[in-house]
Amino acid sequence: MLLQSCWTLTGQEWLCTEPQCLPLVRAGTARGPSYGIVLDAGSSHTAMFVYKWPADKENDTGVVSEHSMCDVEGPGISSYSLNPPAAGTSLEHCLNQALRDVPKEKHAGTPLYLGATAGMRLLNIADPHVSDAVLRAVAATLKMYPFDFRGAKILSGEEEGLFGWVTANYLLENFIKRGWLGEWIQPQKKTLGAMDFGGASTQITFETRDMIEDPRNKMMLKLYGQAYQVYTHSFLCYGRDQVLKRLLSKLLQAESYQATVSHPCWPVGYNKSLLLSSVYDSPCTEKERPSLAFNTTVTLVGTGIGKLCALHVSKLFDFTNCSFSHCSFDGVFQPKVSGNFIAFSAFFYTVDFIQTVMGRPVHLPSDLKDAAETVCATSWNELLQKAPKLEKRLPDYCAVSTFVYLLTTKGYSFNNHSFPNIAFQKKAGETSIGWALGYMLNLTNMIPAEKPSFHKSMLYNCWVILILLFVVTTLTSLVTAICLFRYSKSSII
Ligand SMILES: O=c1[nH]cnc2c1ncn2[C@@H]1O[C@H](COP(=O)(O)OP(=O)(O)O)[C@@H](O)[C@H]1O
Ligand SMILES: [Ca+2]
Repeated sequence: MLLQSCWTLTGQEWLCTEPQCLPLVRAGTARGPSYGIVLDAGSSHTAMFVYKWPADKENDTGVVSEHSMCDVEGPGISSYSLNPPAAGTSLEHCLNQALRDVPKEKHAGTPLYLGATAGMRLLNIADPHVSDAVLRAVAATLKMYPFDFRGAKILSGEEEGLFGWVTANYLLENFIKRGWLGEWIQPQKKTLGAMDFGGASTQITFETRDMIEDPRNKMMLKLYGQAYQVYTHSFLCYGRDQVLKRLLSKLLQAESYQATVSHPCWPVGYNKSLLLSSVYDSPCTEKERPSLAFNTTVTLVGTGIGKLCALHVSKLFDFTNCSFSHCSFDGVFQPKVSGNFIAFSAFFYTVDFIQTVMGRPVHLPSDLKDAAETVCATSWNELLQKAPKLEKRLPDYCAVSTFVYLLTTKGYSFNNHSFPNIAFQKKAGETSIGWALGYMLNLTNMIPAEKPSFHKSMLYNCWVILILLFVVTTLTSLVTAICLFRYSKSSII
Protein backbone atom coordinates (compact mmCIF):
# COMPACT_ATOMS: atom_id res chain seq x y z
CA MET A 1 0.00 0.00 0.00
CA LEU A 2 3.02 2.33 0.20
CA LEU A 3 5.15 4.09 -2.35
CA GLN A 4 8.43 2.19 -2.93
CA SER A 5 6.16 -0.81 -2.38
CA CYS A 6 4.26 1.48 -0.03
CA TRP A 7 0.91 3.21 -0.74
CA THR A 8 0.16 4.79 -4.06
CA LEU A 9 -0.49 8.32 -2.93
CA THR A 10 -1.01 10.80 -5.72
CA GLY A 11 0.80 14.08 -5.35
CA GLN A 12 2.33 13.13 -2.03
CA GLU A 13 5.82 11.90 -1.37
CA TRP A 14 5.51 9.29 1.29
CA LEU A 15 7.64 10.12 4.30
CA CYS A 16 8.67 6.70 5.32
CA THR A 17 12.27 5.80 5.84
CA GLU A 18 13.68 2.51 4.57
CA PRO A 19 13.62 0.54 7.82
CA GLN A 20 10.04 1.58 8.48
CA CYS A 21 8.91 0.07 5.22
CA LEU A 22 10.36 -3.36 5.83
CA PRO A 23 7.81 -6.11 5.85
CA LEU A 24 6.99 -7.61 9.19
CA VAL A 25 9.79 -9.55 10.80
CA ARG A 26 8.35 -12.63 12.34
CA ALA A 27 9.82 -13.96 15.56
CA GLY A 28 11.61 -17.07 14.34
CA THR A 29 9.43 -20.13 14.47
CA ALA A 30 7.48 -18.96 17.52
CA ARG A 31 3.83 -19.96 17.22
CA GLY A 32 0.77 -17.95 18.17
CA PRO A 33 -0.27 -14.43 17.28
CA SER A 34 1.91 -11.55 16.10
CA TYR A 35 2.02 -8.20 17.90
CA GLY A 36 2.69 -4.57 17.01
CA ILE A 37 2.93 -1.47 19.21
CA VAL A 38 2.05 2.13 18.34
CA LEU A 39 2.53 5.12 20.62
CA ASP A 40 0.05 7.84 19.68
CA ALA A 41 1.79 10.98 20.89
CA GLY A 42 -1.13 13.41 20.78
CA SER A 43 -1.13 17.05 21.82
CA SER A 44 -2.96 16.42 25.08
CA HIS A 45 -1.60 12.99 25.97
CA THR A 46 0.18 9.89 24.70
CA ALA A 47 -1.59 6.54 24.40
CA MET A 48 0.09 3.22 23.72
CA PHE A 49 -1.76 0.57 21.71
CA VAL A 50 -0.67 -3.05 21.54
CA TYR A 51 -2.20 -4.79 18.49
CA LYS A 52 -2.49 -8.51 17.90
CA TRP A 53 -3.34 -10.68 14.87
CA PRO A 54 -3.04 -14.30 13.76
CA ALA A 55 0.45 -14.66 12.31
CA ASP A 56 -0.68 -16.50 9.16
CA LYS A 57 -3.47 -14.04 8.30
CA GLU A 58 -1.73 -10.71 8.20
CA ASN A 59 -2.98 -9.80 4.72
CA ASP A 60 -6.57 -10.49 5.69
CA THR A 61 -8.78 -7.61 6.67
CA GLY A 62 -10.29 -6.83 10.04
CA VAL A 63 -8.06 -9.42 11.74
CA VAL A 64 -5.94 -7.01 13.76
CA SER A 65 -7.44 -6.14 17.10
CA GLU A 66 -6.44 -4.08 20.12
CA HIS A 67 -4.76 -6.46 22.57
CA SER A 68 -4.25 -3.82 25.26
CA MET A 69 -3.68 -0.10 25.71
CA CYS A 70 -2.07 2.24 28.20
CA ASP A 71 -2.56 5.95 28.86
CA VAL A 72 0.73 7.68 29.56
CA GLU A 73 0.49 9.82 32.68
CA GLY A 74 0.99 13.54 32.28
CA PRO A 75 0.70 15.79 29.24
CA GLY A 76 1.59 15.17 25.59
CA ILE A 77 5.27 15.02 24.59
CA SER A 78 5.14 18.52 23.08
CA SER A 79 4.67 19.91 26.60
CA TYR A 80 8.19 18.82 27.54
CA SER A 81 9.91 21.56 25.56
CA LEU A 82 11.77 22.80 28.66
CA ASN A 83 12.93 19.30 29.60
CA PRO A 84 12.97 16.96 26.55
CA PRO A 85 14.50 13.94 28.38
CA ALA A 86 11.42 13.90 30.66
CA ALA A 87 9.28 13.25 27.55
CA GLY A 88 11.16 9.96 27.14
CA THR A 89 10.91 9.03 30.81
CA SER A 90 7.14 9.67 30.77
CA LEU A 91 6.70 6.71 28.38
CA GLU A 92 8.46 4.14 30.57
CA HIS A 93 5.44 3.10 32.62
CA CYS A 94 3.47 2.11 29.51
CA LEU A 95 6.47 0.49 27.80
CA ASN A 96 7.01 -1.64 30.92
CA GLN A 97 3.38 -2.71 30.60
CA ALA A 98 4.06 -3.64 26.95
CA LEU A 99 6.89 -5.91 28.15
CA ARG A 100 4.25 -7.86 30.10
CA ASP A 101 1.46 -7.64 27.49
CA VAL A 102 3.57 -9.11 24.67
CA PRO A 103 4.95 -12.61 25.32
CA LYS A 104 8.71 -12.50 25.91
CA GLU A 105 9.59 -14.68 22.92
CA LYS A 106 7.76 -12.18 20.66
CA HIS A 107 9.48 -9.01 21.90
CA ALA A 108 12.22 -8.91 19.24
CA GLY A 109 9.75 -9.48 16.39
CA THR A 110 7.26 -6.86 17.57
CA PRO A 111 7.46 -3.60 15.59
CA LEU A 112 7.27 -0.45 17.70
CA TYR A 113 6.38 2.99 16.32
CA LEU A 114 5.82 6.41 17.79
CA GLY A 115 3.79 8.92 15.80
CA ALA A 116 3.32 12.48 17.01
CA THR A 117 0.56 14.74 15.76
CA ALA A 118 -0.55 18.36 15.92
CA GLY A 119 0.99 19.20 19.31
CA MET A 120 4.41 18.42 17.85
CA ARG A 121 3.52 20.06 14.52
CA LEU A 122 2.92 23.26 16.49
CA LEU A 123 6.13 22.86 18.51
CA ASN A 124 7.97 22.27 15.26
CA ILE A 125 6.61 25.59 13.96
CA ALA A 126 7.46 27.39 17.22
CA ASP A 127 10.94 25.89 17.63
CA PRO A 128 12.16 23.11 15.31
CA HIS A 129 15.30 22.52 17.40
CA VAL A 130 13.28 21.83 20.52
CA SER A 131 10.84 19.57 18.66
CA ASP A 132 13.83 17.58 17.30
CA ALA A 133 15.23 17.33 20.84
CA VAL A 134 11.89 15.92 22.09
CA LEU A 135 11.75 13.40 19.23
CA ARG A 136 15.35 12.34 19.91
CA ALA A 137 14.58 11.93 23.62
CA VAL A 138 11.56 9.69 23.03
CA ALA A 139 13.46 7.69 20.41
CA ALA A 140 16.34 7.15 22.90
CA THR A 141 13.88 5.70 25.44
CA LEU A 142 12.14 3.49 22.88
CA LYS A 143 15.50 2.09 21.71
CA MET A 144 16.22 0.83 25.22
CA TYR A 145 13.39 -1.70 24.96
CA PRO A 146 13.74 -5.12 23.33
CA PHE A 147 11.08 -4.42 20.68
CA ASP A 148 11.79 -3.81 17.00
CA PHE A 149 11.81 0.01 17.16
CA ARG A 150 11.08 1.46 13.73
CA GLY A 151 11.11 5.20 14.31
CA ALA A 152 9.53 8.20 15.99
CA LYS A 153 8.19 10.89 13.67
CA ILE A 154 5.70 13.71 13.31
CA LEU A 155 2.78 12.79 11.06
CA SER A 156 1.52 15.35 8.58
CA GLY A 157 -2.11 16.39 8.95
CA GLU A 158 -2.96 14.45 5.75
CA GLU A 159 -1.38 11.27 7.12
CA GLU A 160 -3.27 11.68 10.37
CA GLY A 161 -6.58 12.07 8.51
CA LEU A 162 -5.93 9.27 6.06
CA PHE A 163 -4.83 6.70 8.65
CA GLY A 164 -7.93 7.41 10.76
CA TRP A 165 -10.01 6.66 7.67
CA VAL A 166 -8.02 3.46 6.98
CA THR A 167 -8.46 2.29 10.60
CA ALA A 168 -12.24 2.76 10.58
CA ASN A 169 -12.77 1.08 7.21
CA TYR A 170 -10.35 -1.76 7.93
CA LEU A 171 -12.08 -2.58 11.22
CA LEU A 172 -15.53 -2.48 9.58
CA GLU A 173 -14.29 -4.69 6.72
CA ASN A 174 -15.33 -2.14 4.13
CA PHE A 175 -12.33 -2.74 1.83
CA ILE A 176 -12.57 -6.47 1.22
CA LYS A 177 -14.18 -9.41 2.93
CA ARG A 178 -13.79 -13.15 2.97
CA GLY A 179 -16.71 -15.28 1.78
CA TRP A 180 -17.61 -18.47 3.63
CA LEU A 181 -15.50 -20.54 1.23
CA GLY A 182 -12.49 -18.35 2.09
CA GLU A 183 -12.70 -16.47 -1.22
CA TRP A 184 -12.20 -12.68 -1.38
CA ILE A 185 -15.33 -10.57 -1.88
CA GLN A 186 -15.35 -6.88 -2.75
CA PRO A 187 -18.17 -5.71 -0.45
CA GLN A 188 -20.89 -3.56 -2.00
CA LYS A 189 -20.75 -1.36 1.12
CA LYS A 190 -19.39 2.15 0.64
CA THR A 191 -16.46 3.36 2.73
CA LEU A 192 -17.06 5.39 5.85
CA GLY A 193 -15.85 8.98 6.17
CA ALA A 194 -13.74 9.78 9.25
CA MET A 195 -13.74 12.88 11.43
CA ASP A 196 -11.14 13.29 14.16
CA PHE A 197 -11.24 16.14 16.67
CA GLY A 198 -8.01 16.16 18.67
CA GLY A 199 -6.52 18.70 21.05
CA ALA A 200 -4.66 20.77 18.44
CA SER A 201 -6.13 19.87 15.03
CA THR A 202 -9.21 18.37 13.44
CA GLN A 203 -9.35 16.15 10.36
CA ILE A 204 -12.06 15.25 7.85
CA THR A 205 -11.51 12.42 5.36
CA PHE A 206 -13.96 10.77 2.97
CA GLU A 207 -14.17 9.01 -0.37
CA THR A 208 -15.67 11.13 -3.12
CA ARG A 209 -16.40 10.87 -6.83
CA ASP A 210 -16.41 14.63 -7.22
CA MET A 211 -13.39 16.37 -8.66
CA ILE A 212 -10.90 17.29 -5.91
CA GLU A 213 -9.95 20.80 -6.99
CA ASP A 214 -6.96 21.22 -4.68
CA PRO A 215 -4.34 18.48 -5.19
CA ARG A 216 -3.20 18.90 -1.56
CA ASN A 217 -6.49 17.36 -0.47
CA LYS A 218 -6.41 14.43 -2.89
CA MET A 219 -5.20 10.95 -1.98
CA MET A 220 -5.35 8.12 -4.48
CA LEU A 221 -5.07 4.74 -2.80
CA LYS A 222 -5.02 1.22 -4.12
CA LEU A 223 -5.98 -1.27 -1.46
CA TYR A 224 -6.68 -4.95 -2.11
CA GLY A 225 -6.87 -4.24 -5.85
CA GLN A 226 -9.45 -1.48 -5.51
CA ALA A 227 -8.75 2.21 -6.26
CA TYR A 228 -10.05 4.91 -3.91
CA GLN A 229 -10.13 8.65 -4.42
CA VAL A 230 -10.09 10.15 -0.95
CA TYR A 231 -10.51 13.77 0.14
CA THR A 232 -8.69 14.75 3.33
CA HIS A 233 -7.94 17.96 5.18
CA SER A 234 -6.43 18.68 8.56
CA PHE A 235 -7.15 22.04 10.19
CA LEU A 236 -4.26 22.99 12.46
CA CYS A 237 -5.34 25.13 15.46
CA TYR A 238 -8.87 23.68 15.22
CA GLY A 239 -8.37 21.01 17.91
CA ARG A 240 -10.31 21.39 21.15
CA ASP A 241 -7.58 22.96 23.30
CA GLN A 242 -6.37 25.37 20.62
CA VAL A 243 -9.96 26.39 19.84
CA LEU A 244 -10.46 27.24 23.53
CA LYS A 245 -7.24 29.28 23.56
CA ARG A 246 -8.22 31.10 20.36
CA LEU A 247 -11.64 31.84 21.82
CA LEU A 248 -10.07 33.33 24.95
CA SER A 249 -7.85 35.45 22.75
CA LYS A 250 -10.89 36.73 20.76
CA LEU A 251 -12.76 37.60 23.99
CA LEU A 252 -9.78 39.42 25.49
CA GLN A 253 -9.34 41.33 22.24
CA ALA A 254 -13.06 42.24 22.10
CA GLU A 255 -12.90 43.73 25.59
CA SER A 256 -9.57 45.52 24.98
CA TYR A 257 -7.61 43.37 27.42
CA GLN A 258 -9.32 44.77 30.52
CA ALA A 259 -8.51 43.24 33.89
CA THR A 260 -11.97 41.61 34.09
CA VAL A 261 -13.60 40.13 31.00
CA SER A 262 -16.99 38.41 30.50
CA HIS A 263 -16.90 34.88 29.08
CA PRO A 264 -20.27 34.10 27.43
CA CYS A 265 -19.34 30.42 26.98
CA TRP A 266 -18.51 29.78 30.63
CA PRO A 267 -21.34 29.01 33.01
CA VAL A 268 -22.73 31.56 35.41
CA GLY A 269 -20.99 31.09 38.74
CA TYR A 270 -17.67 30.09 37.21
CA ASN A 271 -14.82 32.63 37.25
CA LYS A 272 -11.14 32.12 36.69
CA SER A 273 -7.97 34.21 36.61
CA LEU A 274 -5.26 33.38 34.14
CA LEU A 275 -1.95 34.63 32.93
CA LEU A 276 -1.96 36.21 29.46
CA SER A 277 1.08 34.09 28.68
CA SER A 278 -1.06 30.92 28.92
CA VAL A 279 -3.29 32.23 26.09
CA TYR A 280 -0.53 33.47 23.80
CA ASP A 281 2.02 30.66 24.21
CA SER A 282 0.90 28.95 20.98
CA PRO A 283 1.46 29.64 17.26
CA CYS A 284 -2.37 29.53 16.96
CA THR A 285 -2.77 32.77 18.97
CA GLU A 286 0.61 34.32 18.30
CA LYS A 287 -0.67 36.87 15.76
CA GLU A 288 -3.19 38.25 18.24
CA ARG A 289 -0.68 38.61 21.06
CA PRO A 290 -1.01 42.07 22.67
CA SER A 291 2.00 44.17 23.49
CA LEU A 292 0.99 44.10 27.18
CA ALA A 293 3.26 42.57 29.76
CA PHE A 294 3.17 38.83 29.26
CA ASN A 295 2.72 38.00 32.94
CA THR A 296 -0.40 40.15 33.33
CA THR A 297 -3.33 38.37 34.97
CA VAL A 298 -6.91 38.66 33.65
CA THR A 299 -10.07 37.46 35.36
CA LEU A 300 -12.77 35.87 33.23
CA VAL A 301 -16.33 35.82 34.52
CA GLY A 302 -18.77 33.23 33.14
CA THR A 303 -22.04 34.74 31.82
CA GLY A 304 -23.47 31.64 30.08
CA ILE A 305 -25.12 33.33 27.07
CA GLY A 306 -25.31 30.70 24.32
CA LYS A 307 -26.12 33.05 21.43
CA LEU A 308 -23.26 35.41 22.29
CA CYS A 309 -20.97 32.43 22.73
CA ALA A 310 -21.88 31.21 19.22
CA LEU A 311 -21.15 34.66 17.82
CA HIS A 312 -17.62 34.61 19.27
CA VAL A 313 -16.99 30.96 18.30
CA SER A 314 -18.08 31.68 14.71
CA LYS A 315 -15.31 34.32 14.54
CA LEU A 316 -12.80 31.46 14.69
CA PHE A 317 -13.76 30.48 11.12
CA ASP A 318 -13.27 32.47 7.95
CA PHE A 319 -16.24 31.83 5.68
CA THR A 320 -15.52 34.67 3.28
CA ASN A 321 -12.57 33.73 1.03
CA CYS A 322 -12.75 30.80 -1.38
CA SER A 323 -10.91 30.39 -4.67
CA PHE A 324 -12.58 27.03 -5.47
CA SER A 325 -16.14 26.11 -6.46
CA HIS A 326 -16.82 25.30 -2.80
CA CYS A 327 -14.92 25.66 0.47
CA SER A 328 -15.47 24.45 3.99
CA PHE A 329 -13.77 27.48 5.62
CA ASP A 330 -10.47 29.37 5.68
CA GLY A 331 -10.34 29.04 1.87
CA VAL A 332 -10.00 25.24 2.04
CA PHE A 333 -11.59 23.30 -0.82
CA GLN A 334 -14.12 20.65 0.16
CA PRO A 335 -16.47 18.61 -2.02
CA LYS A 336 -20.01 17.90 -0.80
CA VAL A 337 -19.93 15.41 2.09
CA SER A 338 -21.24 12.03 0.99
CA GLY A 339 -22.01 8.72 2.69
CA ASN A 340 -21.82 7.74 6.32
CA PHE A 341 -19.27 9.15 8.75
CA ILE A 342 -17.70 8.14 12.00
CA ALA A 343 -16.75 11.00 14.34
CA PHE A 344 -14.32 10.11 17.10
CA SER A 345 -12.06 11.57 19.82
CA ALA A 346 -13.47 14.91 21.09
CA PHE A 347 -16.44 14.69 18.67
CA PHE A 348 -17.41 11.59 20.61
CA TYR A 349 -16.61 13.07 24.07
CA THR A 350 -18.74 16.14 23.33
CA VAL A 351 -21.81 14.37 21.95
CA ASP A 352 -21.50 11.68 24.61
CA PHE A 353 -21.62 14.41 27.30
CA ILE A 354 -24.74 15.94 25.72
CA GLN A 355 -26.43 12.56 25.55
CA THR A 356 -25.43 10.97 28.84
CA VAL A 357 -25.01 13.94 31.21
CA MET A 358 -27.52 16.38 29.71
CA GLY A 359 -29.88 13.55 28.68
CA ARG A 360 -30.50 14.94 25.19
CA PRO A 361 -30.44 12.86 22.01
CA VAL A 362 -28.48 14.24 19.04
CA HIS A 363 -30.00 13.29 15.67
CA LEU A 364 -30.35 16.54 13.78
CA PRO A 365 -28.19 19.68 13.66
CA SER A 366 -30.94 21.53 15.56
CA ASP A 367 -30.63 18.98 18.41
CA LEU A 368 -26.94 19.83 18.72
CA LYS A 369 -27.63 23.58 18.54
CA ASP A 370 -30.38 23.44 21.17
CA ALA A 371 -28.31 21.14 23.41
CA ALA A 372 -25.31 23.48 23.18
CA GLU A 373 -27.52 26.42 24.20
CA THR A 374 -28.88 24.41 27.12
CA VAL A 375 -25.35 23.54 28.26
CA CYS A 376 -24.40 27.21 28.02
CA ALA A 377 -27.44 28.23 30.10
CA THR A 378 -26.74 25.69 32.86
CA SER A 379 -25.10 27.24 35.90
CA TRP A 380 -21.77 26.06 37.30
CA ASN A 381 -23.45 24.56 40.39
CA GLU A 382 -25.97 22.63 38.31
CA LEU A 383 -23.24 21.31 36.01
CA LEU A 384 -21.18 20.21 39.01
CA GLN A 385 -24.19 18.41 40.43
CA LYS A 386 -24.81 16.58 37.16
CA ALA A 387 -21.22 15.46 36.57
CA PRO A 388 -18.92 16.05 39.55
CA LYS A 389 -16.26 13.74 38.12
CA LEU A 390 -15.88 15.89 35.00
CA GLU A 391 -15.15 19.09 36.97
CA LYS A 392 -11.97 19.90 35.03
CA ARG A 393 -13.69 19.87 31.64
CA LEU A 394 -17.18 21.11 32.62
CA PRO A 395 -16.66 24.87 32.01
CA ASP A 396 -15.76 24.21 28.36
CA TYR A 397 -18.57 21.95 27.14
CA CYS A 398 -20.67 25.01 26.13
CA ALA A 399 -17.92 26.39 23.89
CA VAL A 400 -16.92 22.99 22.52
CA SER A 401 -20.52 21.89 21.76
CA THR A 402 -21.12 25.22 20.02
CA PHE A 403 -17.89 24.75 18.05
CA VAL A 404 -18.84 21.19 17.01
CA TYR A 405 -22.24 22.48 15.84
CA LEU A 406 -20.70 25.30 13.78
CA LEU A 407 -17.88 23.13 12.40
CA THR A 408 -20.16 20.34 11.20
CA THR A 409 -23.00 22.49 9.83
CA LYS A 410 -21.54 25.83 8.68
CA GLY A 411 -18.02 24.43 8.18
CA TYR A 412 -18.43 20.99 6.64
CA SER A 413 -22.02 21.66 5.43
CA PHE A 414 -23.77 18.69 7.01
CA ASN A 415 -27.51 19.33 6.80
CA ASN A 416 -30.73 17.71 8.06
CA HIS A 417 -30.29 15.00 5.45
CA SER A 418 -26.58 14.19 5.97
CA PHE A 419 -26.06 14.94 9.68
CA PRO A 420 -27.94 11.80 10.82
CA ASN A 421 -25.33 9.79 8.85
CA ILE A 422 -22.68 10.69 11.43
CA ALA A 423 -22.02 8.06 14.12
CA PHE A 424 -20.31 9.58 17.15
CA GLN A 425 -18.26 6.63 18.31
CA LYS A 426 -14.81 6.03 19.74
CA LYS A 427 -14.48 2.29 19.13
CA ALA A 428 -15.31 -0.34 16.51
CA GLY A 429 -15.86 -3.50 18.52
CA GLU A 430 -13.09 -3.52 21.11
CA THR A 431 -10.63 -1.47 19.06
CA SER A 432 -10.16 2.31 19.43
CA ILE A 433 -10.66 4.40 16.31
CA GLY A 434 -7.82 6.76 15.51
CA TRP A 435 -4.88 6.95 13.13
CA ALA A 436 -2.67 4.51 15.11
CA LEU A 437 -3.89 1.19 13.67
CA GLY A 438 -3.96 2.48 10.07
CA TYR A 439 -0.42 3.80 10.56
CA MET A 440 0.84 0.41 11.69
CA LEU A 441 -1.02 -1.45 8.91
CA ASN A 442 0.66 0.86 6.41
CA LEU A 443 4.19 0.68 7.75
CA THR A 444 4.12 -3.08 8.17
CA ASN A 445 2.72 -3.54 4.63
CA MET A 446 -0.28 -5.37 6.00
CA ILE A 447 -2.70 -3.92 3.44
CA PRO A 448 -1.55 -5.07 0.00
CA ALA A 449 -2.20 -2.92 -3.07
CA GLU A 450 -3.41 -5.97 -5.00
CA LYS A 451 -6.18 -8.40 -4.17
CA PRO A 452 -4.57 -11.29 -2.27
CA SER A 453 -4.20 -14.47 -4.28
CA PHE A 454 -6.13 -17.69 -3.80
CA HIS A 455 -5.65 -18.49 -0.15
CA LYS A 456 -4.63 -21.84 1.31
CA SER A 457 -7.69 -21.75 3.57
CA MET A 458 -9.85 -21.69 0.44
CA LEU A 459 -8.09 -24.82 -0.84
CA TYR A 460 -8.74 -26.35 2.56
CA ASN A 461 -12.42 -25.43 2.39
CA CYS A 462 -12.72 -26.91 -1.11
CA TRP A 463 -11.27 -30.16 0.13
CA VAL A 464 -13.73 -30.24 3.03
CA ILE A 465 -16.62 -29.69 0.61
CA LEU A 466 -15.37 -32.37 -1.80
CA ILE A 467 -14.98 -34.91 1.02
CA LEU A 468 -18.45 -34.04 2.33
CA LEU A 469 -19.91 -34.47 -1.18
CA PHE A 470 -18.11 -37.81 -1.50
CA VAL A 471 -19.46 -39.02 1.87
CA VAL A 472 -23.02 -37.86 1.05
CA THR A 473 -22.93 -39.51 -2.42
CA THR A 474 -21.55 -42.77 -0.98
CA LEU A 475 -24.15 -42.82 1.79
CA THR A 476 -26.99 -42.05 -0.65
CA SER A 477 -25.83 -44.83 -3.00
CA LEU A 478 -25.54 -47.26 -0.11
CA VAL A 479 -29.03 -46.46 1.21
CA THR A 480 -30.46 -46.75 -2.32
CA ALA A 481 -28.71 -50.09 -2.85
CA ILE A 482 -30.05 -51.46 0.46
CA CYS A 483 -33.57 -50.28 -0.34
CA LEU A 484 -33.43 -51.82 -3.81
CA PHE A 485 -32.09 -55.08 -2.38
CA ARG A 486 -34.90 -55.28 0.23
CA TYR A 487 -37.52 -54.36 -2.33
CA SER A 488 -36.36 -57.04 -4.76
CA LYS A 489 -36.27 -59.61 -1.93
CA SER A 490 -39.84 -58.80 -0.78
CA SER A 491 -41.17 -58.90 -4.34
CA ILE A 492 -39.66 -62.43 -4.81
CA ILE A 493 -41.45 -63.65 -1.62
O1 LIG B 1 -13.11 12.05 28.48
C1 LIG B 1 -13.00 13.14 27.92
N1 LIG B 1 -14.01 14.06 27.91
C2 LIG B 1 -13.90 15.25 27.31
N2 LIG B 1 -12.80 15.64 26.65
C3 LIG B 1 -11.76 14.80 26.63
C4 LIG B 1 -11.80 13.52 27.24
N3 LIG B 1 -10.61 12.91 27.04
C5 LIG B 1 -9.86 13.77 26.33
N4 LIG B 1 -10.54 14.92 26.08
C6 LIG B 1 -10.10 16.11 25.35
O2 LIG B 1 -10.47 15.93 24.00
C7 LIG B 1 -9.49 16.52 23.15
C8 LIG B 1 -9.04 15.48 22.17
O3 LIG B 1 -8.42 14.44 22.86
P1 LIG B 1 -7.39 13.51 22.09
O4 LIG B 1 -6.81 12.56 23.06
O5 LIG B 1 -8.06 12.99 20.87
O6 LIG B 1 -6.33 14.65 21.67
P2 LIG B 1 -4.83 14.51 21.18
O7 LIG B 1 -4.75 13.30 20.31
O8 LIG B 1 -4.55 15.79 20.45
O9 LIG B 1 -4.01 14.37 22.42
C9 LIG B 1 -8.40 17.05 24.07
O10 LIG B 1 -8.64 18.42 24.25
C10 LIG B 1 -8.60 16.31 25.37
O11 LIG B 1 -8.21 17.09 26.47
CA1 LIG C 1 -5.17 12.46 18.29
